[in-house]
Amino acid sequence: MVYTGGGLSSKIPVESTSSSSSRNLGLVVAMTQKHRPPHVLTVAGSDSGAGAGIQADLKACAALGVYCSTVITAVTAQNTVGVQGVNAVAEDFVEAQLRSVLSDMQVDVVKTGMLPSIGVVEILCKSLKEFPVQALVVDPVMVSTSGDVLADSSILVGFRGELFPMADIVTPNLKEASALLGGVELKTVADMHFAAKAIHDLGPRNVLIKGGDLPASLDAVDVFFDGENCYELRASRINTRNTHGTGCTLASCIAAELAKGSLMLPAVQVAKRFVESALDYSKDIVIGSGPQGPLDHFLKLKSSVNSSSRGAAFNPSSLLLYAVTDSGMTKKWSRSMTDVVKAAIEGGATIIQLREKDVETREFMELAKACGEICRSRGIPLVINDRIDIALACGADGVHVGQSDMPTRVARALLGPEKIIGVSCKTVEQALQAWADGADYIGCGGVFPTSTKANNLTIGLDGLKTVCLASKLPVVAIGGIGIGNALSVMDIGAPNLKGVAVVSALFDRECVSSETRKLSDLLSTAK
Ligand SMILES: Cc1ncc(COP(=O)(O)OP(=O)(O)O)c(N)n1
Ligand SMILES: Cc1ncsc1CCOP(=O)(O)O
Ligand SMILES: [Mg+2]
Repeated sequence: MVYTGGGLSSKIPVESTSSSSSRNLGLVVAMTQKHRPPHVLTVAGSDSGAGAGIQADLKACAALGVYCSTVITAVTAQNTVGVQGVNAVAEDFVEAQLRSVLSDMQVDVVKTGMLPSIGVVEILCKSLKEFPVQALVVDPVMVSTSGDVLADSSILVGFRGELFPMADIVTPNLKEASALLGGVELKTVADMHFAAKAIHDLGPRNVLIKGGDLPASLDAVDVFFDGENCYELRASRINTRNTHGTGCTLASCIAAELAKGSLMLPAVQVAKRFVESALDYSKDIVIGSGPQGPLDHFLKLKSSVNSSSRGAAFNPSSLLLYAVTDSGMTKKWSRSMTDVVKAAIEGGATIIQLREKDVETREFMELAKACGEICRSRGIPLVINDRIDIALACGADGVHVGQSDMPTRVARALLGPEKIIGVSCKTVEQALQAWADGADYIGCGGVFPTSTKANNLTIGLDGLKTVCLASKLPVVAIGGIGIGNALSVMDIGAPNLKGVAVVSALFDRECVSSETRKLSDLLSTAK
């Protein structure tokens, strides 16, 4: 046993690592090999109000299905009003906790939050050298959201000198980034680009500057720099008092995704989307009487409770046979929109888009509602072309917008984090922008010439492949596609090409359901 002195920890006995029973080791190893979950170790402070700190980290990791162990660096007395007290855990006891976890458990990723002193930073760096992990996520916590100081200023020396060079990513907010750079003013997105690059020079492999405190704008903008490229990552700004713990949650989500094997940029994207969804779900909860309430991490549980009003998360495999309606064709064959939607689904369409260019708003809304019921009852997502207002009014699953329609990030701000947004793209630049702006998929084309959309530039299979290979989002090909060429499209050799979007080959035909069935059968043979 090891007994430590000082502070809250003084009476807690700790099992010494050297006393691990070698008798049990074989059993433990066998068990961990069979069922070892991804594992994040958080090294952070406790928040008695459970909005931030260790408590937020535990909840975020649990929500993302990742095991989370904890090294507590400080105990804070804290609530929605502010921080009433801080009791730093004795440094040798922080070291003991680190040793206990790292020497025994196979930790994939270490995430740091409140590190109250330079001594703790030094101990952490020493421990990580002794017990290396796959990735280190550093949230350089210095001041709480209520403005209370959580680390003394000497910590900056420890961050710059030792911890940052070991970090895979650091995630400062604007105030922290400013402190790390000697007090430089950061007020604009351009300043954030500068700060990301300057902090990258301190040694971390990636930097995410969180712009939540930028003067009010429609979007919450973060800037991510990986040493080569700077990306602006946008999310809709959610109007709520319940933002306490978002920084800890974001960093823990990044760590959790890395522990699952994700690359850095996708991990950051997933983390941002998680925080945005959690804020949205938590915006009206009332916990405490102070100015900053906690967010609720277990939105998944809530979304299953509310599943009648919210669709399931977007699944890219639903792009396989994407049926796009056309009011001209529907009229030409004297059919109703609801009948063609039913027929397409019966034939195997996996997603429906209502693309109705010449229907009055009132009629479009009624038809969209009726088609929504048909799609919902059959488990098929319904997307509305161009019209965000119609999508909102009829409770559709999402929208599809083109380059001259509502900008993607405005659509995202209006629709919230969970609706599907597809964006038409012909170029790599457009595809990367769609991803950065929060789209879920891109529609790429026209691949072949078509008379369905006038004056539409054709990009061919080569253009499609170029965009697919660069896109970070799943892709559906569109334009002149039908039974005769669908397999040549699917065979271009791009894993993120998930399907074909088709208008005339389904809806300008004698029998919509049998044409859809033929194409569906053909696509099921694609590699
Ligand atoms: C899946 C899919 N991809 C592309 C488009 C084209 O959208 P857009 O460029 O906005 O042109 P219109 O369809 O509005 O004429 C699409 N609708 N669906
Ligand atoms: C909407 C659209 N966007 C690019 S091509 C196109 C039309 C596709 O129609 P079709 O499948 O009849 O060629
Ligand atoms: Mg459009």
